[in-house]
Amino acid sequence: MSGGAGGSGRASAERAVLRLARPYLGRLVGAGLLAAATEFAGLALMATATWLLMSAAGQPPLDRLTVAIVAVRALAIGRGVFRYTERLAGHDAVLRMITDVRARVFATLSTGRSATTQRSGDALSRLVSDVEAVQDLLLRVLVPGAAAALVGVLAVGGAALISLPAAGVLAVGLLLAGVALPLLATRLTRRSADQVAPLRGALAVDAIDLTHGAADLAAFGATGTALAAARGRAERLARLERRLAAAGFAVDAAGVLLAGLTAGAVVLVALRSGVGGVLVGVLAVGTLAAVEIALALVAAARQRTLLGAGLARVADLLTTPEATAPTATAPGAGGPDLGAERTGAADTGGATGLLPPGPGPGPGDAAPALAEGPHHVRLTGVTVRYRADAAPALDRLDLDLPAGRRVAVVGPSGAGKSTLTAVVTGTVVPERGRITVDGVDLAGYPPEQLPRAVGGLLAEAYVFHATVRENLLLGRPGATDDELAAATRAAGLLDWVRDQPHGWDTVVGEEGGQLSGGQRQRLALARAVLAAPGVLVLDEPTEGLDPAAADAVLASVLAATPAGHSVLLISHRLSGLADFDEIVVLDAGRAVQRGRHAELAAAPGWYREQWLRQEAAERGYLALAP
Ligand SMILES: Nc1ncnc2c1ncn2[C@@H]1O[C@H](COP(=O)(O)OP(=O)(O)OP(=O)(O)O)[C@@H](O)[C@H]1O
Repeated sequence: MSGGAGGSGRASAERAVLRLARPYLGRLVGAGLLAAATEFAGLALMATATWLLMSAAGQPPLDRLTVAIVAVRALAIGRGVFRYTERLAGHDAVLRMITDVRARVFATLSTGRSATTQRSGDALSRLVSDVEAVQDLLLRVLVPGAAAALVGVLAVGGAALISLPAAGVLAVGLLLAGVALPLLATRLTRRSADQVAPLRGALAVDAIDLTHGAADLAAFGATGTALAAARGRAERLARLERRLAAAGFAVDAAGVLLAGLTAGAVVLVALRSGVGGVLVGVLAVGTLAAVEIALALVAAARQRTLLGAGLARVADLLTTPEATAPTATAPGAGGPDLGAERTGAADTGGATGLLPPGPGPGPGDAAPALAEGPHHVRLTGVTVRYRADAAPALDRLDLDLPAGRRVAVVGPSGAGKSTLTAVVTGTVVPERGRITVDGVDLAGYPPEQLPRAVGGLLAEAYVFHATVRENLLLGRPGATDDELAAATRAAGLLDWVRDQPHGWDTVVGEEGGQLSGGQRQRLALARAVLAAPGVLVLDEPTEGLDPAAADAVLASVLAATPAGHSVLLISHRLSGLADFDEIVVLDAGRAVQRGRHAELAAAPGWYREQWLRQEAAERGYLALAP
């Protein structure tokens, strides 16, 4: 990741972000000109009003003042109109651009391609506050900065019409206010500002850990330590922010002093060069107004310093290579289903709206499109290693999954089963070997199309703080009520939904917190069944269900899978596998046994041992069950 500290890193991050502004350049330039017009109207208003007041004191005939009176009114009204249209144009351009940036950042997060986004707090802060840094860079740095520079030049030009030496003094004052002071402000605040953004990110992660992990922290008696660490970070952040504020006030005070000194110097020089009294007054007030406008560059510079780290983090995501090293799916991204459209179903009771589709930078426009329906997935010699010095999580694995075939993968904990699902869904890129879908390299497909072809229920499926209907529609936007009912019935959740007062519109709570563990699992499973990808991946689909329910649910889910669709089941339970075409036993990433259930249950090895052990345990469980 490009660090936020270095000037060149900062500049390249800004360039990466600003490249996205190109389509809106016209609107942004328009907003900049309107901002300049606003400031210039303010400056001209002060100068004209001063001329009017001072001239009126000499009681000249009214017709000599008419133009100035009209000009004052026009400038006052014009300034308001310019300000309004500038805000409208600037925000319009920036909000359009921000939508693009958010979509891209989200696309990168949801495809799990960024190796640096493993934490949900971090991902959340990137999607929200870091992306706002892009908005601030344009609206609070570039547009006002450019406007102030332009008005400064115009002010010096205007002063030169009255007195050249006075214009020279004004130019020096403006350079000090608009260049030297901003540089000083940047120098004074950079070090603290570089520490503020990571600290804020750490506090966002603390907040999530302390709330989501509260029960576990309490269970291990670690609440006090975790709170103390978070408090320590919060206090450090407060100290830094106080320091930043103090430096800011000192620079602001220097700015006010500079405005007064410049105005005084302009008056002296103008008087010496014989400028008349009224015009000296105009120069003095105009100078005060012009320096104040130039001081906006101090605020812009300060803002720019604060934005550095956030911009670097966004740029890091925007420039993440398509697929490089093995990466885990970003937690909370909810797996591939999140490409679904916002459903707009009934009131979610304060629930999060589900996320919009991200355009997802595909590997190339020429990539083949993945149609709905059956697909043929094949793995040849696939090796995955999470770290260079670690043993492979998958070791030269071959797997053939033609249309309609059902393969179960079993094996001890850590054998590589979930890694296999990550590989076939494209979230982990193997170090060696090939994965093809219909004969074409998996990496050749646009990432946003893959979930429709290869997907389903992945490890730790996420249930959103939304209604049952919205959670389900994520799998297949636009599904009918009958389809919802069929998928929910297959997962054994339909009776529960029908018993709820709000039925499909029942809000399930944050992370499905208002459901039991089994209901949450069934809801996630129903979503996978509804999605009906051509290759249905089921990673421990019956986790958390009792043995009898597990067998029934697995059977009904398999029965609900459309003909021709293949199934890749990851399971630690060995019952219900009798009808599978192939069972692969993984151990340390290698396929150590392959065959159908009857063959494996008869042959000596891990499968037979495990099968006998589970049979005995479940017979005991069933005997004890009421
Ligand atoms: N994101 C990761 N980073 C580093 N190592 C990982 C990561 N995910 C898995 N591993 C390692 O890869 C190996 C295979 O893990 P994997 O989760 O695929 O096993 P599994 O068979 O699904 O295990 P379980 O049945 O316990 O879920 C393990 O040794 C694990 O420690």
